[in-house]
Amino acid sequence: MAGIKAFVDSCNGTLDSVPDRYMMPNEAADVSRYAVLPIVDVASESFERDLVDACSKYGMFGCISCSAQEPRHSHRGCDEVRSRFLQLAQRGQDAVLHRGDLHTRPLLHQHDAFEGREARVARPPPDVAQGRVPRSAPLARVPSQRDVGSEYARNIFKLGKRMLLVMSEGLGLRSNRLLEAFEDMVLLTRANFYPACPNPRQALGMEGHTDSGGLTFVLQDGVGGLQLKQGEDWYNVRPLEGMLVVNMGDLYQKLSNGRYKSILHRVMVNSKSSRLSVGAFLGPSLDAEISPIPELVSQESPAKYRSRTYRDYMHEVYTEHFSGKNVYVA
Ligand SMILES: O=C(O)CCC(=O)C(=O)O
Ligand SMILES: [Fe+2]
Repeated sequence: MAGIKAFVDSCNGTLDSVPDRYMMPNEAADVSRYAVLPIVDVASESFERDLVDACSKYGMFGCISCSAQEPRHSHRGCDEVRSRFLQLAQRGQDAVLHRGDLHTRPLLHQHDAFEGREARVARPPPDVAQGRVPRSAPLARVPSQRDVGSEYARNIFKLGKRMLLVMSEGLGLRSNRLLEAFEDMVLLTRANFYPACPNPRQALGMEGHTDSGGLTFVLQDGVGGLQLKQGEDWYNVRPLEGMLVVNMGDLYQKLSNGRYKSILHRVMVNSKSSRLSVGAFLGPSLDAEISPIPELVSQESPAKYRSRTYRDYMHEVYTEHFSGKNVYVA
């Protein structure tokens, strides 16, 4: 099935209403509040403290790098990945992974997604296991030159691993505990292309959801549309040049027995311009067993989540429960 971009292109500018299958009425299309997003600077002295704070209290934060020597070090490769994905989007529908198919839902989100090749890292190398942090842990399978955004993927891997060491300590665990929790970590990049929409009140770029995996790094253009939910209200996430939006998936909420929070977010479309975002999802392999880390479970703090494989969890999310918050206290 051709995607939404191919469909919009085929209308040659005559599309003046939302087709039925994309119709997702939303009452709050014109939210004008902006979220106060915590900013974590990877080059700052307070990086560790700020990161743990953001993971425990917010579940989403802006990530920047203000190092004088190496500005935007961890964001290197962003421009490349953005333009490569845009070329893919322009070229047509053969790379389109259709959200409607993915979630086996009758209604379609108003965006197309393009997936980059998975990159993988095996168990942490011995020096990490012994508590020493290597400058850069080797990747078990480095994405090839042809892969979309390979430099970007490598940078995100490094950044993600550095964050996991800090996040472990933030839970009072050994620094390598979260990295050790899985045999394998997998990074999947996915670009989302959201065409301009004739009536933004009748469609959603992406429905409200929490990410199922570990850490998500979102690179977005200047258009905006990402929103997060705090309490009962939705807030816009302001797109800032050089800032990655990082959000916690359900995985670390479960592993941390609820101390780190995943966050509900969605994407609005607008009538003026299309939008491109690239998500890099750092998560476990499908066979990984997901359950609260035993050290964090006690009589005072019993396990809030039942154990199951990541495959089973994803199956539940995509088939039965894909609506709203998908963390179950079960
Ligand atoms: O497009 C965005 O800004 C967010 C995309 C997203 O939430 C996702 O791919 O899970
Ligand atoms: Fe998401």
